[in-house]
Amino acid sequence: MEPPPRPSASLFDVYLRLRPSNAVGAERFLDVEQSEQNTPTHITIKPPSSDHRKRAVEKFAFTRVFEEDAVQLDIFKGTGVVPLIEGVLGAEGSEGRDGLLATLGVTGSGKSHTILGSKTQRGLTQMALDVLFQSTSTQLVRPNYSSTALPSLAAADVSEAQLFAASSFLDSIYSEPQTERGYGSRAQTPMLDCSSFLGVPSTRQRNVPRPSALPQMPSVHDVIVPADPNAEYAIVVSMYEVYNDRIFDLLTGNATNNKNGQQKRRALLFKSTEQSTDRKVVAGLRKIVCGSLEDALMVLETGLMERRVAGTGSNAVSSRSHGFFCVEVKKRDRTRIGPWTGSTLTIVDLAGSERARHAKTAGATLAEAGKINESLMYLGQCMQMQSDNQEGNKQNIVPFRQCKLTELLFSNSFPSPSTTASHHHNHHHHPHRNPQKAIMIVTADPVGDFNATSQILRYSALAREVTVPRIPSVTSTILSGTTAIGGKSQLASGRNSPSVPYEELEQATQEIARLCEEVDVLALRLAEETARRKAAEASWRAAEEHMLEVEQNVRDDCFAEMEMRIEAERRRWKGAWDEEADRNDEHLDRKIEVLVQGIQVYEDPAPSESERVEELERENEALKRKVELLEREVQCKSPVKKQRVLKAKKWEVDLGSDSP
Ligand SMILES: Nc1ncnc2c1ncn2[C@@H]1O[C@H](COP(=O)(O)OP(=O)(O)OP(=O)(O)O)[C@@H](O)[C@H]1O
Repeated sequence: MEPPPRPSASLFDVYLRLRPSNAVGAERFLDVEQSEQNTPTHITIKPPSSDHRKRAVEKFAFTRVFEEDAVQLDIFKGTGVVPLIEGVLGAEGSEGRDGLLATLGVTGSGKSHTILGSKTQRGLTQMALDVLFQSTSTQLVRPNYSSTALPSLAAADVSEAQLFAASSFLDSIYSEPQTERGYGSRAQTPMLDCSSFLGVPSTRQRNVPRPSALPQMPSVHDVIVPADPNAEYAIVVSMYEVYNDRIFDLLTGNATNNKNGQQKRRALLFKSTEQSTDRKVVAGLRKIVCGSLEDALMVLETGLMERRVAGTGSNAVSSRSHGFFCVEVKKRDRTRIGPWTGSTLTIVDLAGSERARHAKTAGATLAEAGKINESLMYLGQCMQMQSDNQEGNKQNIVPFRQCKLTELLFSNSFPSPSTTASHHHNHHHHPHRNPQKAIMIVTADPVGDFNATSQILRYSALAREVTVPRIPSVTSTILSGTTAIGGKSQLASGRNSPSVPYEELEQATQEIARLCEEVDVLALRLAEETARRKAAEASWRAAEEHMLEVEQNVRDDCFAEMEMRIEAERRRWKGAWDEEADRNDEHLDRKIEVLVQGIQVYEDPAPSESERVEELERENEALKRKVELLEREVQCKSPVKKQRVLKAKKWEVDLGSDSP
């Protein structure tokens, strides 16, 4: 069955696990209230009696609280890990969805115990792996040296990773030095790197973790998660840690191969790659294709060993880095051998927050926040924001860009508009890409460090309220003291019952107590408001940065588009210009042609001799007639007569000219 879609605002279910305490006779500061099934559980914490400031009692809500007697299997079954795995496997015919499981708590509160187990008990990680392999067993790709699935898996990987079959990887890590030849070369492509292992004999000897020596309990054989019957699966494991805000691969083999201490580690980038434009990935990791639970457990142990060795060394037992264990479940249609799709189950063992050794007096103030790891503080801010969003307040921007940890945990849950835009253009994008609701398990020691624990609870709880504590009346204390010392004081005062000054004293002390309470509550509120303000400022800064980024992108886009248009326009204009010029040239050519044709001079043929004589005779004749007419004109005297004569002459001339 497909898991229900994630409500838009809520990203986490937050569970609280209380660990049994070693401290004998220590005072318990945390109480769990009984709650209805499927409703949040409330806890209250009150400062230990040694705390003289009589601070307010705080109440927190968690999705569910597991008390000290809860065992590993209770946590596995009670925190929704099984549905999370089901979501990662994906329903029949559809892709799986990413899942996140993380633990948060004060150092020593039981995070690693919960997530990774102990020498005798398996943790949630091993149980989750067991269920995954159990569910996919008959449909699982089991890569070996000559596996054909490996190249196709490597080709489908979008994170510039180097893929290895588990057997190749483990051989290279644990085999004797002379057989390590292929391992040192860092090849250009995953496929080449895989092939570099071909022929490496299996002679594991050094520090090999033996799966049989690892805890087998609790068993999860009764946990059945249905797999897609038409799918072929591949399980790919990778591990990295975030230390000092930098990401380091935990499967490089440095810890086991390098006997003289640590090699210089190369930090990896969390970025969008060429093939993954819609979401960020940790680029360049080593990824191990595991064909069995044993393979996966050995790889896990190898990574954990590297985490221990590569750690700061300042605290041998405490996890000083945030450990990420990623199980990618790749899936493809096995009948049509379709393309590989994948979803990832990420399990995070967060670094322990610093024990507030010197915070005995300061109480729940920001000074305490300064004592815990900065990235956890940012994580707390993000969680508070998202739980505020969940409560139906206006949607705040979760400031996840402040550090690598929050970026890794949140950035793919809140895709930026630019990546959302590319989503629409990305053929590989599917609506299932958005992750499932994550599981956060907060671990706490109810008799441990009050200040550090209350800080963590404040950050992580789904909801919180502050109630004013009942402070014992100072007067009653005085009175009881008076009673205790018997008649002495009564004698001294000379009174048997409370008198006026006593009442005044009672009122004054009540007033003082009330004011103290108020001060405490106000101090707490102030701390809370300051934290909120800081978070809001961080969110504002993140939004501003984001805005700048968007603005820059828009500017770049506009500029590029403008350049493109100008270029197109220029080309168009140039074309038109050339065309026009061609046309003009042609026109001109034609005109010249026409002109050249028109300018041809017409010459009459030369007249013959006889024609010339004839013409001259005719001319002569006409001239003679003209002379006659002129003579007659001279002879006419009277103007009237003259006019008549002229008319007659004209008539004669006309007649004469008509005659040949
Ligand atoms: N629920 C539990 N039941 C039994 N033992 C526990 C439990 N929780 C923690 N412990 C034990 O307490 C010790 C410290 O626990 P763990 O190492 O898990 O703490 P942590 O929170 O991971 O600390 P750090 O942040 O320093 O890594 C371990 O020896 C572990 O076995």
